[in-house]
Amino acid sequence: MIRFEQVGKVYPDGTTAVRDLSFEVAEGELVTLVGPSGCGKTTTMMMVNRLIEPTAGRVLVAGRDVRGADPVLLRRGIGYVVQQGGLFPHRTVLDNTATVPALIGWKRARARARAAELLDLVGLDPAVYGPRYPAQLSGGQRQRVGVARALAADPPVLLMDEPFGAVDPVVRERLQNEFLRLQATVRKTVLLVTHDIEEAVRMGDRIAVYGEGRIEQYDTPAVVLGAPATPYVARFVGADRGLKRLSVTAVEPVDLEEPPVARTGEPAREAAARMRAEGARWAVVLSDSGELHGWVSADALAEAGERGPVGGLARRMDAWVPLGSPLKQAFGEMLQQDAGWVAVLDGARFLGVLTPAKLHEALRRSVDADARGVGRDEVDFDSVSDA
Ligand SMILES: Nc1ncnc2c1ncn2[C@@H]1O[C@H](COP(=O)(O)OP(=O)(O)OP(=O)(O)O)[C@@H](O)[C@H]1O
Repeated sequence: MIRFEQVGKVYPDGTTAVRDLSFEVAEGELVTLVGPSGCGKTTTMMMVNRLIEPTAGRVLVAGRDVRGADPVLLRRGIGYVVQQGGLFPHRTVLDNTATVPALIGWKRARARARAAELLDLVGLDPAVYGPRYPAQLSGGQRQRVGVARALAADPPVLLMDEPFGAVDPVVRERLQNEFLRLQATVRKTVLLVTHDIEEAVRMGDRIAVYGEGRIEQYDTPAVVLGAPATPYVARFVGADRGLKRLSVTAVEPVDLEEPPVARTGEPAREAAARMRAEGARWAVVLSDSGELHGWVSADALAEAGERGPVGGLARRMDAWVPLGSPLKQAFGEMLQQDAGWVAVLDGARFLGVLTPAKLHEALRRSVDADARGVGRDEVDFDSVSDA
């Protein structure tokens, strides 16, 4: 969808911003450009919508050299989100969001209806926020409006320059997650510039790690963390990359253990006898259709004696994650709920539990798989066992 072919940019004063860039962003993929200040990320991005022209090579969007395109028409197909949202201060949030549809000649009512729909999509009630001015919003809200505005004309490509840069870390993480959810439905082709490796790892289907004016590695977050291509990349992603891998490795069915199980309708006495025989101190309580109901301890069953079915004695299970969640989320739940394991669900269906030992195995499995995938044997297991 976006293709860089040996692209270089030397500014008129002789500064070489980037050289020999060649990479491709597939349709519907989110690629993060990450690197220290001044390494050429913004220059790279602005060559896509022709705010900057390359001095070597060419940039193709949907197979066409952008130099052959009318810049105005080109930019209509490319949403652009900048830090702080880049909103017009004297226009309401609704009008800001409707800017591009209005520019391309939509009737006012249709443009505004579309803007309201988009505000809703980014989590802002159009009735509440639509009439406000940018100064009457929080930083996070302004950035949401920036995203809504960029998406308003439904462009296939989105360029985002430090879109979550101006907010505190908590809001930032929330905006990142919201955007990922949104991206899962709108599937734009996205280039996102950041200097934050955590953000690059969390957001990117692929990451381009920039050194000075060039890409040092272009690959999936898992491979960049598991097998950095150069010592520079290894330094840049940091010594704690084993920990970072927790964010990019998903919980899979093979990671799960089968704990002792009791059924909601089962008599407490039978469940207690079975757990005693198995030496189990607790059991997961499931409904007949296999949905998670909670958990029960052997002690609670013993105290209840003969009475009642298991269902009434079960406690709620708060430590659970959906299948496919990052290991980091599972680990977070374990810590937050002070639990020795977390349940893993597929929808409402209980699949098994993830224990700390299995979590560690899963982490190793993902490092091994990547090491095989890229034919490297220099994977640093020390950083993994630290996690
Ligand atoms: N108009 C210009 N004229 C001359 N040099 C420029 C110009 N714009 C950018 N540069 C230089 O080009 C290099 C790359 O800049 P660029 O803005 O692409 O980096 P960046 O990685 O986006 O940095 P940051 O994270 O600080 O925004 C820098 O050395 C910068 O000083």
